[in-house]
Amino acid sequence: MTLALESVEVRFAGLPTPVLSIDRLDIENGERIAVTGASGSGKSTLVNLLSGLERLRRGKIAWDGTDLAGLSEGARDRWRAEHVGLVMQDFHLFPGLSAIENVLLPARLAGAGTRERVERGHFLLERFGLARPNQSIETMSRGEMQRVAVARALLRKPAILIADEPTASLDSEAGAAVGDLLVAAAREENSTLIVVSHDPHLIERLDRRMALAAGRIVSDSPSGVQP
Ligand SMILES: Nc1ncnc2c1ncn2[C@@H]1O[C@H](COP(=O)(O)OP(=O)(O)OP(=O)(O)O)[C@@H](O)[C@H]1O
Repeated sequence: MTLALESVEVRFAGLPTPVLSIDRLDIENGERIAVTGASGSGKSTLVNLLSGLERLRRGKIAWDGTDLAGLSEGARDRWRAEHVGLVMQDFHLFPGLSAIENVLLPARLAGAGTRERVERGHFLLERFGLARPNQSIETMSRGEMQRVAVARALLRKPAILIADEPTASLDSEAGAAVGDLLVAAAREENSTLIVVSHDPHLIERLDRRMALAAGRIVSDSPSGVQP
């Protein structure tokens, strides 16, 4: 999906300057972009707006022409379930459920737990080197947990994949495996991939790098990707 963002500003009461202030940001379909910046520079604020998790109060964030600012919270939730795969630093998995149950849960809650989805869930786990789909999530290593989270994000073949520090709580080997999976999956499915990261291994694997400082875009390397 293609993003056209215009005149976005986020302010919080008591803060003299906006925590995010972006005049324009365009991301082409299939681009793979890293968002970097110091702590507090606005990275999570930006990706929470791009995924529709947070409501946009000022500006426009249009994904293939759908402006998230014009959607109610319920409509944003439905839009996100259909179009966005999310991977967070701390996994957001459900203890007490198995790997495959975790992968399928959001789709089931959205009423989309078809047989095809179940097959795809098993396929993704196997492809990510997780041979025991019925293993309880809490017995898995952190690297395995994040691979389950990536499988869950990919289940519905999202056009947009958003990952917020996906490797930050993993050791370098597990982090490299997760980063490789994310990039390979985005390439294969032609998903637009947006990754917030400090991880040099992961950042260097992405085609475009954008840096934020104090809520503003301070550098944005041209993309080499041919969508
Ligand atoms: N609800 C809120 N109320 C007040 N200030 C907020 C709120 N949410 C975020 N902020 C502030 O907005 C700024 C940007 O936060 P954000 O989480 O986007 O930064 P970040 O770049 O993702 O940081 P980190 O790398 O530490 O996660 C920070 O200064 C933060 O304190």
